[in-house]
Amino acid sequence: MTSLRQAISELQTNPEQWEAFQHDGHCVVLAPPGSGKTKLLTTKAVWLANNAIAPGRGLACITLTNPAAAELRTRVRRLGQPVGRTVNIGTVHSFAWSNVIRPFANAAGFPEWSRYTLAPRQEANAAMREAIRRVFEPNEDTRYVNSTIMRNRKLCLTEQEWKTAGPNIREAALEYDRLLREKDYVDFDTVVAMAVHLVEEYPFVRTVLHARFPYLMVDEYQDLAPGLHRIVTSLSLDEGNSTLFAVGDPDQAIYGWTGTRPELLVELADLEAVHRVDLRINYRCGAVIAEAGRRILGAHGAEAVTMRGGGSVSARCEPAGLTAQAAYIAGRIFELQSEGVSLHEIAVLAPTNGDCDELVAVLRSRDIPVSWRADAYSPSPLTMTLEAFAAWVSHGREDSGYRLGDLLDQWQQLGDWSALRAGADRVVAALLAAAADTRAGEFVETIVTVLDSAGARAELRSDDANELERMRDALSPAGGMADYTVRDLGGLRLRGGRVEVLTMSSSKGLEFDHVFIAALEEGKLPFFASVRGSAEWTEDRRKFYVSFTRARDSVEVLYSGWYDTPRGRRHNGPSVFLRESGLVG
Ligand SMILES: Nc1ncnc2c1ncn2[C@@H]1O[C@H](COP(=O)(O)OP(=O)(O)OP(=O)(O)O)[C@@H](O)[C@H]1O
Repeated sequence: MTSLRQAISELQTNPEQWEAFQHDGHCVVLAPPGSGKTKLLTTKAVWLANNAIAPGRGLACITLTNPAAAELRTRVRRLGQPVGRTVNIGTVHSFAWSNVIRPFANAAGFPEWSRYTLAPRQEANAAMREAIRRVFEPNEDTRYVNSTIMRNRKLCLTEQEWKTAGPNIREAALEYDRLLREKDYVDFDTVVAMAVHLVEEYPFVRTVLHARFPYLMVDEYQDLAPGLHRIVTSLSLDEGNSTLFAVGDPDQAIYGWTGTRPELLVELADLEAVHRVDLRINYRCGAVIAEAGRRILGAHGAEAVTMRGGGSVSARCEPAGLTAQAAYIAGRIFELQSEGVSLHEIAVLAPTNGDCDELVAVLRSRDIPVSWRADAYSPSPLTMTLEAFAAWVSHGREDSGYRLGDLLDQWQQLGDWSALRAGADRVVAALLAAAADTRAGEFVETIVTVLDSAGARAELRSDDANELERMRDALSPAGGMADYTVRDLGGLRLRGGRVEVLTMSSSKGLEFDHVFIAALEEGKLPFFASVRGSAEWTEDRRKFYVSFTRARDSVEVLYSGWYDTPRGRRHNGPSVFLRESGLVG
């Protein structure tokens, strides 16, 4: 475990990190991959929690995705700080829900808001289909209506802006909202819109939130869509008084489908009230990797400054297709293992879930232990808590890094506290009784029984309840993860002893010694439908950049020059990004 003192003394060796650490007011840190943004944010959070925050108050650390929030929790715990009331870590959506809507909706005159729950995906899809059916004529082309509505909702358009979206689009969006609310459902975008309304329109909401959270810290700020940006700025810069500390990198913005606008981060950094710090040094990537990363970004890639020499980069054509690429990777993994590299320091990345499935099948057929969650279920607060429980059971407190008290806090924050508190004793009993070699499916069913007997399943957020069902299916005797033991399930949290297989998008924020990136075919990346230079095309290039810069020592990229689709084989050659960055001649 790194002590806080040690982490602070490391920051002291880097003048820019130290400047940002010491700055008292609003501060925005812009920096390339591996430059210590997350390290800086978590170290500062723990220092503030112990030195600058009065009892009963706290700081909110927020980020976009559940895995990113889990990474923040892990790093804060490693610094010896429990996560909970003082250092409150979560996604922006959970912040909006738990800290804005639930506590304030009633007092602001919207008692019905606290009754709403998140719509399960099928319900939301059905409501959208019905809304489009009601608003549009049967012979109208409605192919892009759904995606246009979803995108505009995320962008929090004004009524004036909605008018330019096309005929009937706004009407269908309102109908969709109405249909959901008839059943007391909302979706993530409505949650954001409700929270924006409360923090922007009600001064008492900002006053109380400032008292509760004098500091607001945001990681991966480039991933925030405009509504979330408005919540954060309203609580800090505009009218609120909380001090903002935000870190991010516009070149790593890869969630455009969620409505993100990376330029918001740069605009924020350039405000007069904000102190901007640019970090330059990449601590992660060897010099050769950092330099190749810069070439991937093209003209505007800033010069790479690295603390590590060396590193290697190579591109390889396997003309026989993805299976042959996987066979080559398997051979290299054996070589790396024989050189003493631990499996969890190796990552295999690819553009899609389907590519990853194919790679995993080959690696497993060679008896290489692989960590791959597939699209069986997604990391949600509950599924990640269950994986963390399994890690604690199989690896113990020291090796897992999880303390039982922290796990119980995490459990109690999943939903209605009183129901979950009632189940806490039974959870402890179940954890103490479980063994590492038990089938993971049985273990999860035991915890589900506890949830049910405490009456807590009904209190779960519906996205959590959905992911729990998908996890149970995957771990059931007929599911894709039927052979997982508690040790394997815990391993998904620990990354121990297994090669990590991930889609390129989900590699964000992680680091490995050796990274293989497979299936880099033109048409897969960039995606065939995106026009050169368009937002989607540029984002695909950033996705490649993010994947590439996960590596400390080596990156090997693979392609075949063709791939299969349901409509036949496409011979498009290697990804244009390989040619343009000089990786392929
Ligand atoms: N001052 C420092 N001294 C030593 N090591 C450091 C320092 N700052 C960062 N590091 C190390 O560099 C690595 C990258 O740090 P971190 O993950 O915080 O970077 P990041 O900017 O958040 O990366 P990314 O944006 O790519 O996710 C980590 O292993 C971290 O411990």
